[in-house]
Amino acid sequence: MTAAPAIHPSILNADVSRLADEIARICGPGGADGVHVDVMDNHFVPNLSWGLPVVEAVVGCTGLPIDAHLMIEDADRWAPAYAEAGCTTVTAHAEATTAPVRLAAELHRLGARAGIALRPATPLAAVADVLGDFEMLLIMTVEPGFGGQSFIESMLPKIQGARRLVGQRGLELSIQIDGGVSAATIERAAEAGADVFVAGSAVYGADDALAAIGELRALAAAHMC
Ligand SMILES: O=C(CO)[C@@H](O)[C@H](O)COP(=O)(O)O
Ligand SMILES: [Fe+2]
Repeated sequence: MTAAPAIHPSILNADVSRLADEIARICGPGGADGVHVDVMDNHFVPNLSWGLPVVEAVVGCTGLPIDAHLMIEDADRWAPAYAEAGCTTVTAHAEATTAPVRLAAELHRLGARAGIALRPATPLAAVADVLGDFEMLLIMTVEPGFGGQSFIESMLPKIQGARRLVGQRGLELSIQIDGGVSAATIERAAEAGADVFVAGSAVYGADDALAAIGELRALAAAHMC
């Protein structure tokens, strides 16, 4: 049995003109376990979001752990600054780092947890040998770049494979999924072995964000392996 599920709302589709209020909306008893901040450079993905100054502002306006998901090229160069900015976890894409073990060590040196992310087309095998250096594996369940897409069901075997690997090797590794997570999909992802769930539109599209988080958490908890 894995630990309790963690729900990390993505602020990508929040109202950015009121970001502090939007973050306050997910805080409170039974609220978010962390804030997921999507950084996009319009090169690694065909979309541009925000960079370090906004992430620093987010770190400054909440006591929740900040989870930076870097969808940027040359993560080896840029990721350490997000650790220095105070992010709790900094996740680089496997496709955007040439030295993942060195990057993880640098993030640790700067006081952050290290995450490694996989696009849907990248197999688990691409990172299997380095997972012991990371605290979190992020399995994308949509093509990175945009919120509001549909969950890619064919990622479930990849999640199952990751959970198997964690068990076989006795790794201390969170398995995060990101993209299309909703009340309709979270149960299958939890059954497959995910334990950290990023949810953007399912939380920020709801009138009552705290209720949406509570529902997701309860569904995941009832189906975690
Ligand atoms: O990294 C990404 C998209 O690239 C995500 O974090 C999305 O922002 C999640 O949004 P929903 O799919 O939950 O609406
Ligand atoms: Fe993300």
